[in-house]
Amino acid sequence: MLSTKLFRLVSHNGTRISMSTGVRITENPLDEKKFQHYKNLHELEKSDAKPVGWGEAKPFKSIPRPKPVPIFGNIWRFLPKIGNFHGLDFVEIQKLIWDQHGDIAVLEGLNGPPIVMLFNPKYFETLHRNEGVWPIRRGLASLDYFREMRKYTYPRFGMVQHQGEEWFKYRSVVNPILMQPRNNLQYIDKMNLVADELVDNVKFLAEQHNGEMPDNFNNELYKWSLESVGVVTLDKHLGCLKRDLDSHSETQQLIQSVLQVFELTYKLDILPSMYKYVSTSNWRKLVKALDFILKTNVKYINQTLDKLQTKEIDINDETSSVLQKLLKLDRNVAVGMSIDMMLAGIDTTGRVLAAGLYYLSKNPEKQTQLRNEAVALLQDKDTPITKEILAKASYLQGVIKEVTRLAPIAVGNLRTTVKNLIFGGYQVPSGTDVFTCNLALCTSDDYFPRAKEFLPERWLASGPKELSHKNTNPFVFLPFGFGPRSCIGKRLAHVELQTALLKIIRNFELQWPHEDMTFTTTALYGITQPLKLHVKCVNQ
Ligand code: HEM
Repeated sequence: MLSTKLFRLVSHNGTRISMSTGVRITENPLDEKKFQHYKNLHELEKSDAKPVGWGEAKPFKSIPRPKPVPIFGNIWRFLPKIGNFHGLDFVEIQKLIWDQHGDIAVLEGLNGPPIVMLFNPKYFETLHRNEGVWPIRRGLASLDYFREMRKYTYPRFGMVQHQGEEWFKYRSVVNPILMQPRNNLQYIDKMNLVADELVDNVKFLAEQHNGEMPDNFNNELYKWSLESVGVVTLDKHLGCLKRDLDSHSETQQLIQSVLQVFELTYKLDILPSMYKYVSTSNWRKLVKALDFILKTNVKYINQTLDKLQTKEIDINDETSSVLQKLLKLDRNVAVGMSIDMMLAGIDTTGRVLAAGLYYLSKNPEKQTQLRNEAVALLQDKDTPITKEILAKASYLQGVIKEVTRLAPIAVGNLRTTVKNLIFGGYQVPSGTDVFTCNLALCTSDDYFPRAKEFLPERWLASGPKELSHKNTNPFVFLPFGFGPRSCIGKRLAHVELQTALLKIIRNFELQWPHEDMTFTTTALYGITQPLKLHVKCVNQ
């Protein structure tokens, strides 16, 4: 059952419900003039005009592509024995298409509409430079269905899913709060506490398992990312990293629900599924998981509202949390954003930390360089990390960039074009889905020298010139996307990752005595096997 307090937050028609906090709360703080300005720009950009050279460009239907067959489209390619995509990961499929068809190809006859796939940074640039002020990134259909089902209870569910005007209004409220480095660095003390708990748990697990991390260590990293997001969005230490966490506890259920959402949306939206016609068991599981996340978030937000009402916390305080700042502006956005941050901020950061620990354990020399930096900056193993320390940790920045080059969570970026465009001499009409295959290019020697190797120094101003990222078109490496639609949690993710990586490397030596890890694409990209790191405590 949903909390009855929920209805203090949002009414059925989405209008504001007054509360006696003594605080001015506006439903839509967006300046009308600013909104009209962007709306006009958007209308202007959405033109049917044909770009220069359109007449000479080849028609859309002549873009090279894996040929679909009647009825089965290209699905047959995934079948054993006959299909050339069988057993391949999505990134391997992209590389095959690139090899066979060149820098532009169409993938059609699968679950959704045709997708134009691009393999050239100049085309990426054309796409992003023409995406407009309200870029469209088609969301997952299953989440759209859910949003429709719950629209009266949660009118602002899912920024990721919104488009156009609705998206802009939502994002304009959140941008000044989440995209401000100052607001994210404000969490550094809390991030230190969360990272310390993770370090304690790694030490404990190493003692328990003869120095090897157990099979479920990946789960420990998800607990870390949920705890980190929780302190920001819910003003709450959820206690995810407590060692005796009961498998039926609310926190563990929250972690499982978030992970399930990713697994289920992949099954429902990317693999063939009948859920749009009949209520399948995966669809019912998705609704249950999302309802659980919503219910839990609303419960904690109501607790913050209670504190505001009793003046236990002051909403006008400069150092108030992201949740408090959002509540001050628009309560529906606060609810929606807390859920978005939970859906978008747990699996993502958890996966990148896992990949980072893997690459450091595989590359002892680079690990030593990072440790030297950590020892120079942190006098003791438990010295708290400050924003001044982070500003000096240049090798750490290089490590994070290199990890997101080799193991980004999104293998590319998706946009629906808002005008007619030409790529590589082919016409691509407005309204077409276009995907930039960034990871394929990031791991190609054509774009990064010794592209398969983990070389953080390529990102450093002091690094070898021949390796420098500056020789590469900047549109190749976009792990957080591009433009107004780029990741809103980017700065927060950086603070989380920097704090955890620096603390772990200051405390432990990591080794990887196993076969190379494989990475695969589901809804997100990342490691697939248990992260059974070998861990030794650092002496000094
Ligand atoms: C290392 C961790 C992360 C990576 C690599 C990452 C990457 C991305 C990417 C590639 C996009 C799509 C951007 C585009 O289409 O241009 C995105 C969108 C988004 N991310 Fe992240 N993300 C991370 C962490 C986070 C965190 C911690 C949060 C929440 C606090 C978050 C919230 C979002 C949201 C809400 C969107 C949708 C933005 C919109 O549609 O306007 N992400 N992220």
